[in-house]
Amino acid sequence: MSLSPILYTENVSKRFGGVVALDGVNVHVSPKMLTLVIGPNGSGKSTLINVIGGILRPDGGRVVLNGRDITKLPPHARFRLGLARTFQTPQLFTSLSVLENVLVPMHEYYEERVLEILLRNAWRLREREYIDRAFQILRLLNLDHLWDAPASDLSGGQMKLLELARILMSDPRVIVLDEPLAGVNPSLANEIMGYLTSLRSELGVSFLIVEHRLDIALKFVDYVFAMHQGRVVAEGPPDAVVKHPAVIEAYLGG
Ligand SMILES: Nc1ncnc2c1ncn2[C@@H]1O[C@H](COP(=O)(O)OP(=O)(O)OP(=O)(O)O)[C@@H](O)[C@H]1O
Repeated sequence: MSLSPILYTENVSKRFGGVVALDGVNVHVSPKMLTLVIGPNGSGKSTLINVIGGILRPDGGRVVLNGRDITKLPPHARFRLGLARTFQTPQLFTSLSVLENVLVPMHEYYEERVLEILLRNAWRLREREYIDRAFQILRLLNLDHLWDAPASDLSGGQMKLLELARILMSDPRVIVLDEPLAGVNPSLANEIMGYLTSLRSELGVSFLIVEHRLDIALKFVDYVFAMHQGRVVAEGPPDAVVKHPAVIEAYLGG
């Protein structure tokens, strides 16, 4: 395990009735790394990211972000501490433009700060900063040329990128991605993985990715955890993990 992971789970367990979905799971995400969780259907990947995101409370174990135990915090509190996530179906405002979608969370931010709105100059400065940042992020995701298009015009893959752009506006430290390549054509899937690598170097963000498209995802990630029947059965660099006998057995057995 790297010296100081930005996010880790310690001995996390979760049952659903008689089903043991997670059984003493330890995973970690190092700063500025792309970390992938793989495993056959039903191995516990979704349960794990729901525990990490705060949608599910584990029966045992801890989730630690930046040295702080966040196990009992609700999702929005984790978000404020720098842990964000995407969903398989992007959560967008399809009638708004690409740029407006990216700026939505900033408007919510303004509304909380009534005094700033009253101080018009400060507000305008902020707005300028947000728009600059929005374009920086849209450029990194190759969506800047579409800034004025309605979000409904985007392809499925671009919508996933737009959701990611919106999340990036809040400057998270770790983003959990739930199957970012599902339903995306191979060329855009490769592009998406490429964007993630530039985001981690340009913005210093780390990613924890759950993905079934191993042919594509494994080419880009730094570290892999392989799960089977609620446990981590192998971890390490992609090349080593795919050759691990427990991983081959997990997939072939399935
Ligand atoms: N809400 C739930 N109620 C009952 N059982 C559940 C629930 N959620 C998950 N499980 C069970 O927990 C186990 C782990 O499921 P989980 O969805 O985490 O696996 P997964 O690796 O994400 O699978 P997939 O790749 O198919 O999404 C499975 O046996 C599943 O049936």
